[in-house]
Amino acid sequence: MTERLRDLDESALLARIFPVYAATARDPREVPVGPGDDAAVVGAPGGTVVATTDGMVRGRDWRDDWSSGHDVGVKVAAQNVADVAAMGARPTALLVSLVAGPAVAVEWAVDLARGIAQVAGEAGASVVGGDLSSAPEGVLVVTVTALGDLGGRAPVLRSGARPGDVVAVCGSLGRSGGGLALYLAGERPVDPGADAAARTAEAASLMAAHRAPRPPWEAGPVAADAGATALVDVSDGLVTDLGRVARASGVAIELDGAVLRARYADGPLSDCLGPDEALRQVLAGGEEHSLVGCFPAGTDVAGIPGEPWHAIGVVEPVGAAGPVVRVDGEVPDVRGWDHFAPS
Ligand SMILES: Nc1ncnc2c1ncn2[C@@H]1O[C@H](COP(=O)(O)OP(=O)(O)OP(=O)(O)O)[C@@H](O)[C@H]1O
Ligand SMILES: Cc1ncc(C[n+]2csc(CCOP(=O)(O)O)c2C)c(N)n1
Ligand SMILES: [Mg+2]
Repeated sequence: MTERLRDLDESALLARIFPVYAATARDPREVPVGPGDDAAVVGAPGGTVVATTDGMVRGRDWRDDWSSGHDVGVKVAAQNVADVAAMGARPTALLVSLVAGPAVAVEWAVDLARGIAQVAGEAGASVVGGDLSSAPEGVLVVTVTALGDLGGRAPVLRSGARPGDVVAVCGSLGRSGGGLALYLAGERPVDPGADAAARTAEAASLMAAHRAPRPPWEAGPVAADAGATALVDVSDGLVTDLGRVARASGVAIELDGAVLRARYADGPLSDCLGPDEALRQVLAGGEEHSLVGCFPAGTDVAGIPGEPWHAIGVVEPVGAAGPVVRVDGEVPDVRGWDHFAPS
């Protein structure tokens, strides 16, 4: 019989979760006090703390028939780590709040912890604590808070883009949104055996990217060191998130449609979604958590070490139309994600 949260008490649940997070424990000089006390104590070698939080809600941010607890753990941790990276920092510690109805399976909660621990381990952060709260039947909310360290760098803000800067992407575009579109169209991932059709394998890979993204968070500090003037992760869609950079910086941003089609939309994404929907996902698909940066004119973005960066556009002076994002001179007719006005 499935063991449910209502079958044990808080300390028994924590006794199942703590060992999972113990695997992420860092050197005591980095995390002098981990989980178990009233609060954790985390080092800040660079002298400041980068702090961000982002949560996921069952039914709004994932569906149980699509995603496992592990998938949700990977995604909620990854989106927080990407926000730390988008400041030019590396993550040091994560805190996890779990608000759950009594019928949630204990194994789901432990699997969630495993997913979070996986990302924490890969990103070099410790899970240092969190919170448990019960909720009415059916409610399930997971919120992660991430702390990060700039290592003495200046934070890379959304407001630093300047006319002439090169706009470049590190990581994929449109894949998570493409996977979501396939799920919403009723497709289910098929385990791609050796003889599976290429489209079957690609569709499964897009759906996996939607469930459990692996954004290139290591590239955040690297971009800062390469002189990035502005940096953001793609959470709500490329055009929406670059629109935030444009507004904060008081600039316009011009993207190259041919480059976006050739590098990100053509090929597997188009094969799965068709060319128009593929380009729409590249421009507006959310939850990719790839990094988009602006770099001073003349920066050889292809020469930035580590995960590759690809130029997709340029920053221009703001014009009569205001701080807009254009593709080939036109403001594209696409809408990114908005929690209170979902597209
Ligand atoms: N409820 C809130 N109270 C205070 N500040 C908030 C609240 N919600 C968001 N913010 C702040 O507003 C800014 C924008 O938040 P937002 O969640 O859009 O950031 P983001 O980087 O786009 O994250 P996401 O990856 O969730 O899209 C952030 O600085 C955030 O800390
Ligand atoms: C069931 C279901 N329906 C829709 C979506 C799509 N979705 C949810 S949040 C978000 C943007 C990022 O949010 P945030 O800004 O909070 O990080 C997107 C694109 C989903 N994942 N699951
Ligand atoms: Mg962000």
